[in-house]
Amino acid sequence: MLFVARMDVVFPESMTDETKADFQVKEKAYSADLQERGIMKGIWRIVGEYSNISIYEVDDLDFLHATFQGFPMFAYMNVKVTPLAKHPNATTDDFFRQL
Ligand SMILES: O=C(O)CC1=CCC(=O)O1
Repeated sequence: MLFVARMDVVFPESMTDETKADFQVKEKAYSADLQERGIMKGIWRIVGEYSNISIYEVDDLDFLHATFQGFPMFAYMNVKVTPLAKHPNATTDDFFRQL
């Protein structure tokens, strides 16, 4: 099953730039691992915001929740998840394989 997530990052104002940079390094590594394992199918920055749209392919909602909880920045993100179903007008069943 496919899910799209919007993640809005909100760091506390008191957080130092060094701590933010450390979170970003850890987040990048965790995200890369999810992409290499085919769990995260892609991620895009929302223009002008410290937010992203990312797509996940998983069969288990508890696993998806655990995946989100594993993000180093999870405590500083608002995550909204939307399940995706096939659209009758889609010209392919496998959008990601055609990329
Ligand atoms: O959008 C960001 O920079 C935060 C983030 C969440 C998952 C990811 O890879 O980055």
